[in-house]
Amino acid sequence: MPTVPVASGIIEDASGRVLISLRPEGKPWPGFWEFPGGKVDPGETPEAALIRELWEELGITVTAPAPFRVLDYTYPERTVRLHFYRVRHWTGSAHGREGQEVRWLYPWEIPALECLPANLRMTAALLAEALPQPPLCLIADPGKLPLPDFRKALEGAVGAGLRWLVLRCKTLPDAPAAAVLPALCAEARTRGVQVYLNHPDPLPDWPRSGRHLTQAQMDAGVRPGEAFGVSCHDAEGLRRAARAGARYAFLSPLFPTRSHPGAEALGTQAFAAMAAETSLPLIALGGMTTRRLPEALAAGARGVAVLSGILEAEEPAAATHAFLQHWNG
Ligand SMILES: Nc1nc2c([nH]c(=O)n2[C@H]2C[C@H](O)[C@@H](COP(=O)(O)OP(=O)(O)OP(=O)(O)O)O2)c(=O)[nH]1
Ligand SMILES: [Mg+2]
Repeated sequence: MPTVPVASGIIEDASGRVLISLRPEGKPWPGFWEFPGGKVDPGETPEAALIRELWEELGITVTAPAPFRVLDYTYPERTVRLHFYRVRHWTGSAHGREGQEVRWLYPWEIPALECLPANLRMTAALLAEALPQPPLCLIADPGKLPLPDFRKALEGAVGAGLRWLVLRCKTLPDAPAAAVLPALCAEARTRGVQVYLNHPDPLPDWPRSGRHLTQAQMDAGVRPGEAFGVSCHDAEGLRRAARAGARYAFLSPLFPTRSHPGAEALGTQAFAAMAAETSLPLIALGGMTTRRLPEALAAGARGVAVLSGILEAEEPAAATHAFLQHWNG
């Protein structure tokens, strides 16, 4: 079966929304959403095909499309080589010129719709771009350490370059902690850290960048009206998190971990299989060490999350630095 070259455009407006369109009856995969585009004609370059298709399908004239990803995907009826471009400059007003429905959506809104399966990874790539950089997340539980030590560990990690914190409290913090933690969140944020709150209550007054939910909270119907991520443990959890509008998912435990000695680790193979089938950027969690970090990324993780490896380290700053070396060199 010859491979069919296809060019499609991720058209992005100034607010970061992208345009998706509904495949009409009479084509393969009717009723599925796609990034507009189509087959490259013989003798045509993918870029020329993109420009032609976006005129034919949307009535816009595109300038300077930027190559984004090339990916092969095998459908039952054919194998396609998809040339995805980022499109930020065009003239004309995009509309379904062939009668098809089009929508402008934020990337995290896309998985609620039925999309072409080849495109899941493109949505994951778009969402991954918005993750804190470097994508090392510290999961910090203030119940694990005396408050002054907790504060010192956090300061050390942030000083070493940490930019992503999930503050995990299983219960309401006691009065001294409740008096201190919101200020810690605020301070971290002024230092460029994205802070996600993982707590049974929404804690509306606490400074934060978003919330982090357990799979159980998500399954119970919690839908924060703000950015959120979810802790997932299997493919079904990932599907539900994606449909619910999550920006990222933790997937755990990748490796055996002391904190959950009974839990069976997923291993890199199962992790990679789930990474290939989800529209969410996956953050690997569980038994993470600096030595294993490259394995996690090779399995499709877009980042890693660490608990005790930093918070309970002799030197949290040095431990953070060691993890960040992977990205900072
Ligand atoms: N346009 C588009 N096609 C995609 C995407 N993802 C993906 O797997 N495909 C697949 C679906 C189809 O098998 C193939 C595109 O073929 P098509 O039938 O839409 O091509 P076309 O627009 O040139 O349509 P036609 O003129 O042949 O009717 O690529 C995507 O995001 N956009
Ligand atoms: Mg098309």
